[in-house]
Amino acid sequence: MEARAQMSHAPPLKHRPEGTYRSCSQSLPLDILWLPRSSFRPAEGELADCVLVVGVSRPKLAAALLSVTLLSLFLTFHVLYDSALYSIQVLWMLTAALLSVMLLSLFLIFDVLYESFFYQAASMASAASENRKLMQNQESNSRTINHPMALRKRIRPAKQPRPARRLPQALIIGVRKCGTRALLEMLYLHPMVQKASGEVHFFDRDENYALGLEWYRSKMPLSFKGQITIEKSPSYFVTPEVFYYLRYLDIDRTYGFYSSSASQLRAPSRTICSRSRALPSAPAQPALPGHQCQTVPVPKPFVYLAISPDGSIDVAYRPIAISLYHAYLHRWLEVFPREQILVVNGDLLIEDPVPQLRRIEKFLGLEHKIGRKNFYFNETKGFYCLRNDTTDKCLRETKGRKHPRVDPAVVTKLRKFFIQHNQRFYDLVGEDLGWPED
Ligand SMILES: Nc1ncnc2c1ncn2[C@@H]1O[C@H](COP(=O)(O)OS(=O)(=O)O)[C@@H](OP(=O)(O)O)[C@H]1O
Repeated sequence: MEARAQMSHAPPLKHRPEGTYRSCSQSLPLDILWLPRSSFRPAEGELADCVLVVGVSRPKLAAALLSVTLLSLFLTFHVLYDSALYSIQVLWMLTAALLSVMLLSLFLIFDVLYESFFYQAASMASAASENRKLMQNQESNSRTINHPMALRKRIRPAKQPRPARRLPQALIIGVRKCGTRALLEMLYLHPMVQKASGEVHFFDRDENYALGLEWYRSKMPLSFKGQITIEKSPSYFVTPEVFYYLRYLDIDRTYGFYSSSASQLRAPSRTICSRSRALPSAPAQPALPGHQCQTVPVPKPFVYLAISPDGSIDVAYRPIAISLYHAYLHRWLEVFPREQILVVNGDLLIEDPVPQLRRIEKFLGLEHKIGRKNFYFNETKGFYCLRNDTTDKCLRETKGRKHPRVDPAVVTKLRKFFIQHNQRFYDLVGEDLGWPED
């Protein structure tokens, strides 16, 4: 992660306060320009700190050189005529000198034109670039002052950066139903992040793993060098085979981890999903007038799934089992150093995404880009929705659903049960996540 390029924290040029070269310029008849000293070194220059630059713009330089060429041509013919007429030896030498001046001027004219041409070609190429995000980044890193007088290095036509499919450098490994999709979509607001669109399940499904790394890579989005590719498959967190596979892989091991106490109390909605598949022969609901008859399974109430007849919590019930985070995290910690795993509290991400995203940007070595401007609270949905320069977007209706009411006594019982398990988890991560205890 340290090897990842560090980006400048200076504001992009277009957002800088007044005080660029314009505020330094003097209205003089000559081509004289005062540039801020900061334009000659990395961003942190005092804006009042100016440097005098005297120069000639490219068109004027070309015109001056052309005049010298024409004058030399005229003089050459004149001298040649005189030397032929009077056979004076010294005039031949003068002719040679004039010819040299003319050739030099011609050479300089071509050089100036060549440079202008390629400068324009490079600008056009970058304007037409498909990679909007990368361009934003390049713009923010740019220190170029766009003025014909500004000193520029000779710019050859920029080699267009080539996108490629890259293996992920960060994974969101879980926990299911804790906002993993929300987190991935939020991170994707960052111009240096690319996301795999679906859950790839490479490390947790044998049939996918057997297809090999190239298959895994083919499932990744196109990205530019320096961008981070992220994939989320929440079942990685709980699948033991993941460790077997990850241990022998030679990929950049920088992994994100996402967790929340909420999965424990969101279990009812999950139950409804799984029961609808588990009980295909459940009794059908009466058809609504004007609607096609559908088989709608009646879910078993959550309380009967989570609590055994003897009153104990049923740890074999999957939503309960996967909420024993310490049981899985300790396996991850056997493979990855603690500092390669970031624990994000899903409840906090729901309440206020920006501070959590700041932490994640820092963890991934990214410049802070995602801010309040990228979110608005949707009262109807009851969640934050996402916004960038072009679109507004809420997560689909399958995310952020209305949950059935659970008897408060059951909630209290579950919370009590989880106190010791959460504590073991806090001990492992070295942080108290403050999940409710009653
Ligand atoms: N901004 C925003 N909008 C909508 N939903 C949000 C958001 N942030 C977090 N969440 C919570 O994400 C829960 C779904 O979690 P996952 O995406 O991890 O589900 S899944 O495991 O991939 O099926 C989803 O759970 P449900 O409420 O049960 O649908 C939400 O509680």
